[in-house]
This record gives sequence, C-alpha cells and structure tokens, in this order.
Amino acid sequence: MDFSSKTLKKKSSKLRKERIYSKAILIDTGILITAQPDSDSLKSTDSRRSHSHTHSRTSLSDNHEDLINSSNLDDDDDNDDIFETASLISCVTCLSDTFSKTSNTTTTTTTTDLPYTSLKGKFPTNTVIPYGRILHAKFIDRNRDSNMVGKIRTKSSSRKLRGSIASIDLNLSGVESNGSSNESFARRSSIELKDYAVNRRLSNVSIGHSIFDDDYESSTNLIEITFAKPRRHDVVAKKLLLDIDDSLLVGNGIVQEILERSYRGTKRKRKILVIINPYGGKGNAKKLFMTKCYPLLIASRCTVDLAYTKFSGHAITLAEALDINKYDTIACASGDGIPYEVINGLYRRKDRVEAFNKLTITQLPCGSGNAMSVSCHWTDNPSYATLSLVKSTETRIDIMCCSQPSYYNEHPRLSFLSQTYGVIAESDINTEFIRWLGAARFEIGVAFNILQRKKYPCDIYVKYAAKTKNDVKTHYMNYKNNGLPPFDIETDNIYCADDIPEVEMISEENFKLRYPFSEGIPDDWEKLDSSVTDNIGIFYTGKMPYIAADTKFFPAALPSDGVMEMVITDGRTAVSRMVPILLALDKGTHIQQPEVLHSKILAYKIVPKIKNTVFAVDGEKFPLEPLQVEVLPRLCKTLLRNGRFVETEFDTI
Ligand SMILES: Nc1ncnc2c1ncn2[C@@H]1O[C@H](COP(=O)(O)OP(=O)(O)OP(=O)(O)O)[C@@H](O)[C@H]1O
Repeated sequence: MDFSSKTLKKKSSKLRKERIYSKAILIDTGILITAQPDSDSLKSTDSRRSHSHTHSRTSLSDNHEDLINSSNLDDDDDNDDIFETASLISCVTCLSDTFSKTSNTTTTTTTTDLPYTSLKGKFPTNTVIPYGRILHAKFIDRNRDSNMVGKIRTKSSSRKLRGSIASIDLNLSGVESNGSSNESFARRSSIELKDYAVNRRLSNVSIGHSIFDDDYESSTNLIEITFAKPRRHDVVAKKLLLDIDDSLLVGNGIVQEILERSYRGTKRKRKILVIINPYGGKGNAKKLFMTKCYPLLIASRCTVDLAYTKFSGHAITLAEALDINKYDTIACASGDGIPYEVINGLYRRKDRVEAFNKLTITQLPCGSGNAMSVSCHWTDNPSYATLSLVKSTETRIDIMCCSQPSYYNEHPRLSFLSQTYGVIAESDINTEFIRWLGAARFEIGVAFNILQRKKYPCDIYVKYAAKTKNDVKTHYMNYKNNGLPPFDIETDNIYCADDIPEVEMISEENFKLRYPFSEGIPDDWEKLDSSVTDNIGIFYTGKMPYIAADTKFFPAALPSDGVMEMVITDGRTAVSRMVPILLALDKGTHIQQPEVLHSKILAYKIVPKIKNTVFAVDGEKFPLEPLQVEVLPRLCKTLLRNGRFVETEFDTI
C-alpha cells in the first residue's frame, strides 16, 4: 500500500468514527429535533470531505455492529451520510402519516420515495421521529468511548471553561441501556456526570489549537436511537445519535422514558419462534424474512429462533412439540397455511390452555395468501408487518371450530380465517398447479368459475346473530369500539391511553363446543331456503376482514365479537351483475348488492349435495363431508396493530 492510500485510509477511518449529532427533545408524539449539529464540526467535516474523493461521506449511522445479520442494513451505506439522514428524518416526519394512510388501504405501495432536499448536513429542526417508529434507544457513555471527535457542552455556568480547545476525542461506543455496567453510571447525579465530562474534556485537550468557547455547554444525554426508516417500499432499521435535552431526566432516565413511550401497550424484547415455510409464496419466504423482517426484529432486541417446515403439516407437529416456556410469540413467515397449522398444533396439546395463554401467534407475510397480516398488521409488506409485530397490542381473537365426520371424534380442527364452498373454494384449491403465479392464481380461478356460472347445491343450517344487513350494521356499530382505547392515527402512536387492559386468561371451558356435531342440528337453527342453497355460487364464512391483500370480503368482521361473517351469492346471477360485485371486493361494497346475502352468525352446518368439489378452510383442502362450524370466542392471542383489525370503513359503506 502506498503512502497516499494509507493516509487516505487512515483519514477515512477517522471520518467514519466521527459522530455529528443534533439536539432534540421528547414531545408527546416522538423525538423532536430542535437544533442542528454544531456548525463548526460540520464545516470541518465538509472541508475534510472535499479533500477525499473516495471517502467523501461521514456516516452518522454506520455503526451496525450490534445488528446481527446487518449486511442488508449496510447496503445503502453510501446513502447513509448526514445529508441523507437529515433528509430521511424529515421524511420520517412526513411519513408518520403516510404510513397510516397507506396501511389503511393495505397496499404495499407507500409514498416513501419523497424527493429529499439536501440540507447541507443539518438536521431539519422541528422534525419528529414518532415513537411508533422507534425500535430501541441506548445511552452513550462517552466516558467509555474514544472514537468520537466532538464538543461537550455544560449547562452549569459555574463549570464554564474559558480558553481554547480544538477537538476532544471521546469514545462513544456506548453500552446497553439496560446493561449492568451502565447502571452504576446511570445512578450518578447529573452534576457528577457533568463534572466527569468536564474533567475528561480537560484531559483530552489536543495539542493546543482552538478556542475556549464559553457558549459550549456540556450535555450528558447523548442517546443512540434505532428507528424504522422508510426506504423505497420498506422500512429498515437505522441508527441516529441525538443529544436529547430534558428538564427532568438524564442519561438512562431518558432512555427508559423513550422506550416506555415507544412500546406503550405492547411487550418489548419478544422471544419469538419464527416458522418459515420455504415453499411459501413463490418460494422466496426465507429470503423475504431474512432481508425484510429479521434485521428489524434484532434491532428491536427480540430473541429469534428459526424453524423451517419440511413437509405439509410440519408446523402442526412443531407446535405440538414446542417448549412453550421458551417463547412468547410464534411468527409464521409464510402464507396463511402455517398459522392455521400452528393454531391446530397447539390445540392438540394436552397443555393447550397454557399454550394459548402463553403464546401469541402472528404472521409475517411471506406467502401468497397473507390475509392474517393484512387484517392484523394492516399490510402485506413483510417489513412493515415486522414493525407492526414489535409495536402491536396483544389481543384475543375469536377462532372457529370445524367438525366433520372423518375427524371430529379425534379432534375438531380450528380455523382462524375462513371456510368456503363453491366458486372460491375451487379457485383456491384447484389452482395449486399454478402456484408459481403467486396471488394472481386465485383471481384467475375465481374469474374462470364465475364465467362458467357454476352452481354448488347444498343444505345450510344457521344460528343467526344478525340476520339482515341492517342487523349486521347495528351489531358492527355496537361492537366496533368494544373495550378499545382510541387510536391516534395522526401521530402514528400505538395508543393514546396509558392503561392497556391485560389480555385475559382462558381455561378449558373456552374450548368446549356449544353445538357438538354428534348432537345434531339444534332446534333454534334456521334452514336456508332451498331456492338459495340449490344455486349457491359462493358460500363464504370468515372472521377476518381481508381474505387476500386487495380483497375485503368481510368488511364487518371484528376480532372478538363472538360471531362470524357469512356471505352467499347465487350461482344464477348474470355475469353482467357478478362482474361489478367482484370488482367491488377491494372496497368491500359487494355486500351492499341485492344479490349478495350477508349475515353474522354464531354457528352453521353445510351439507354438500355434489361430489366433485371441495371445501377450503383457511386455504387448506378439507374433506367433502357435512361441515359444522361454531365460534370459540377469544381463544387465541394475536398481535393487532392498534389493537384492532385494519380499518375497513364498513360504517361508511
Ligand atoms: N416443506 C414443505 N413442502 C411442501 N409443502 C409445505 C412445506 N412446508 C409447508 N408446506 C405447506 O404449504 C402450504 C401453503 O403454505 P403457506 O400458506 O405458507 O404458503 P402460501 O404460498 O401462502 O400458500 P397458499 O396460497 O396455499 O396459502 C401449507 O399447507 C403447508 O402445509
């Protein structure tokens, strides 16, 4: 290596160690940037930058050493300089709203690619990093770090120093905010901290070339924030160093406050078993998880174990054999098939009560059918779903219990999403051979069957909760806000309320069927008119609002109202009428059409009258036998963004 490249390398390595930080304060909605980085340090950085062409940028957040598998986080190192960071923080401010809005529509297209204006290395003041985006915070113990060239400020006028200091080298590697080594430091009074910093400052004066500046004050509140930064269609974990001023708190006190506000109503440091279906979607579930989800989980200080499914049904055995004491969360990096298997695996356990009390089951959308994520995390984007996972509220949701002659004696099967017969079932199950098409295969199947005007005769018996469309609306309005604190969508805050009710425990009683298959059809169930049931086009029952990313099939579905939705169409409906019905599925307005029956029901039994068709339950093929289903209220814990299903705007439909 020649001398010049050595010098260059040395210089660049020094540059990389530099940190420039903005001043900030805590406000109700997030961390507000209040002042730009010191202008002298920026100037010196700028001048050095102009001398080096190959290493022309000073990274603010290039320190990903504690992010396992951080390579993907570093892939935009070039963009990670102070200029971009400044612009992106400003973008975060804009995006706190943007995310909420795009999530509402559940599209994966976010408007994150806003034009960034170069702010010449200064953080835009008055920008806010919302608590909803903050993954972690840690206090930087400058006394332990020698990597930083920076300036210290002291607020204590008695400590003001007069004279000249050119630069002060302080190590800012930092320690964990909750690390024991840091606790003693945190316990010191702010005065002690300031004294220490001033002494340190004197002992590190570089060989005399600069000016004592009586405006400089010592701050002890250098905090490293890890937050979810929008990048193209995703969010990625990034770090940012801030000098946070607070009239009451210092050091770890501030960190604790930030973490409390950032994880209000949810659990930090989840212990997660991630079950990946390597064949999910177009076969890229593992890659999606590792690149989009895993870094965010690690950045949020979650513990993550990985398991891969090796065959169909494997997740059932995994959930059956799982050590439930090791985890609090099972995240299915898959389509809807794996959550279905996990719920059923847990259900078969002898200690199923403990299992359903201990574990929260959620989905990271890596399959072709990601209805659970769209409904619960409000998105089918894996990175945004991960952000939702770490920020969401644990909530109990209703589960449906299915019984058919061939298996109910051994154990009935649980369904969290839907059961269907007719056009949709055939489109779901009989298009497996075109799996490579991804989600489109389903739409093609539906269009094909509708055009054929196929009919699926059967008998249907129903226990109604809300029979007419008016009854459904009334039920929805009564239960929509049941027990949930208001959500402040403007600030992207998880909850406005401080007190989130504990998720209640269940007992064996919650698994007990009110309508066992063996006891026949109860007297108070209604048999649907045979003019309807002999001509069924679509029979669809479900518990979640979305059955696919853009298909709001059950807009009136609520997480725990104790009932399921039932939607029926007549196979004789003219294609000219079916087309607008199907085109309205993304908005959920299909249920308004006179040809569509929509009720809320507690239980039903469907008896198929034809042989060459299928039942699809949560996207899985079920035997073509009489099927009886009832709701088991609040059986399963999952994570709901803001404690509720994605907004469907059913009340305005
Ligand atoms: N290693 C494997 N080999 C074959 N099948 C598997 C394997 N792992 C899981 N499966 C099965 O793949 C099916 C679909 O899984 P999943 O829902 O995760 O993917 P998907 O792409 O969304 O598919 P779908 O659209 O059918 O729901 C499940 O029934 C599951 O049992």
